[in-house]
Amino acid sequence: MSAARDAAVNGALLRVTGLSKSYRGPQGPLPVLRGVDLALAAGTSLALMGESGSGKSTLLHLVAGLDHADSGAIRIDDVEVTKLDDDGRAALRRKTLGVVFQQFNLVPSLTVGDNLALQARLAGRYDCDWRDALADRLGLSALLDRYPEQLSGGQQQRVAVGRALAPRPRLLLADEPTGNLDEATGDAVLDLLLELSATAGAAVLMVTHSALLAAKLDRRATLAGGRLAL
Ligand SMILES: Nc1ncnc2c1ncn2[C@@H]1O[C@H](COP(=O)(O)OP(=O)(O)OP(=O)(O)O)[C@@H](O)[C@H]1O
Repeated sequence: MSAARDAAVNGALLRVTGLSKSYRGPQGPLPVLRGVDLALAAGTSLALMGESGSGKSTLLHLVAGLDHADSGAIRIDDVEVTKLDDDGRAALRRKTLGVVFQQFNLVPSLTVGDNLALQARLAGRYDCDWRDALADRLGLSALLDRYPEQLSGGQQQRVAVGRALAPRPRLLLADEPTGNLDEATGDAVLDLLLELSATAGAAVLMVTHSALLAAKLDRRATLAGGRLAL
């Protein structure tokens, strides 16, 4: 590794080294990740691409601490995610990470306003002005008293983006966040996701199948054969 690249990796917000993961299949272990290395600097964005089944969601889930790796390391700031227990991982997700999935995962019994505030309240970082700014930029200010079922898909995903960014996470993990939306709506939601992540100072790691959407991020990397090519 060159000195410049070494320095960049050491200064990274997210550092993944030698990450491996197999699932148990009927014919024995199914290796999905075979030594993945990845570094992401604070405030930058990376699109994670690769064929269906190449392990993109698996990698994102491991970074989010939602599943356990077989070997390798994941560091976010100076926290070694792979060494945390379940409580530690939950605390990391609350304090440091924002997550947006293809399914909007809003709480149906809470209004848009309360959904927007939920993660920030759980993180102990609720900021009324920032929530209002997010609602305004996401075009949700007139919808704060509605419930998720009263919103369109695009509106629901904008709530999910605002909810994830309300605590000002260091790292936003997004798994095909616009996969459920039509092209024009998805494009607009992604533009907002990137703009507001930059405003919040959040780095973005996003899974997408779309080269057009991936082109909007700072860098692209492709998973193939269990390894990541940058
Ligand atoms: N819980 C599980 N148990 C067993 N196998 C799994 C499990 N989760 C994923 N897999 C398998 O691991 C491989 C990688 O799955 P993953 O969902 O990470 O791929 P992906 O690149 O995100 O795919 P897609 O683009 O289709 O969403 C696939 O072959 C999948 O069938």
